[in-house]
Amino acid sequence: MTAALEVRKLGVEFNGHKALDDVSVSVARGESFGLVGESGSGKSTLLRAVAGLAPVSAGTISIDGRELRRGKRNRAFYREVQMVFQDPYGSLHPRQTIDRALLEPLAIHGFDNTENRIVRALEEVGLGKGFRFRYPHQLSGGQRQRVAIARALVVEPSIVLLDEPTSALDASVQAEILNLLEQTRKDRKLTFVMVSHDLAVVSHMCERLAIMQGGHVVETLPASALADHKFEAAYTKKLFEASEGFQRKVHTEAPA
Ligand SMILES: Nc1ncnc2c1ncn2[C@@H]1O[C@H](COP(=O)(O)OP(=O)(O)OP(=O)(O)O)[C@@H](O)[C@H]1O
Repeated sequence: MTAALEVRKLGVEFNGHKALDDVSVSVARGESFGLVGESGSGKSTLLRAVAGLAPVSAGTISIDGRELRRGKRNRAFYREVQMVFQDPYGSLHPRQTIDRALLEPLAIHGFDNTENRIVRALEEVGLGKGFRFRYPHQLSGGQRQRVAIARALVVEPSIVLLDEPTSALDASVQAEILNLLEQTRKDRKLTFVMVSHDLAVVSHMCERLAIMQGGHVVETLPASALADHKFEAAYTKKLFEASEGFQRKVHTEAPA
């Protein structure tokens, strides 16, 4: 079957520094795929390269079997592929109401019936009509991230690229947003590619993951393999043990 996203032998260079080198990943339609690895390993760069926001120096990227040309993406691409970033405040214009923020992508892509679509989009992410004419600064971090998700989903994409979508939120809100994402993925049969430095989040949300280090994919494995300790790369073992150790520490040190 044709992959929803196929990255082959991808290279990205910033002033001679190889941020990605010979990276290949294949994500099936409807799959939830995670990218994990230490800071600077190239996770965000890979997502940004797919979105046309990083300088690709080698390799190819295909969506549904269609190879993308290097450089800026066209409108049709953004109809199909949307992105949700870590900082929802940064991705929402401070002087635009939520209504405007949702109307803009609908207008760009020529959708009709915008009024209904905006109300439905807000409902889908658990925000009522009352939020429609508020400004971003009148929302909490979690509510802003709900708007960012609504903004991505309102144009009915089939692939959503998520760059640390919950790492700016506190733990309880983080869980709510992850549940919302999981629900929308199921309801809309979306394909997710999610970056996180948090192995627990990725193995909970994703069916398969790629472990990245120093601009390379060191291993691709099903999330279940992590729970069963079935990894091959020494680096994956190290990452897993560090994450387990961290969780144990948090558990034992947390106040009763
Ligand atoms: N715009 C840029 N200009 C120059 N170098 C960059 C740029 N973006 C990323 N890099 C470099 O590319 C490498 C990979 O960065 P990237 O942000 O993809 O890592 P990451 O795995 O997402 O890290 P983190 O978890 O800290 O976000 C790093 O060495 C980084 O310094």
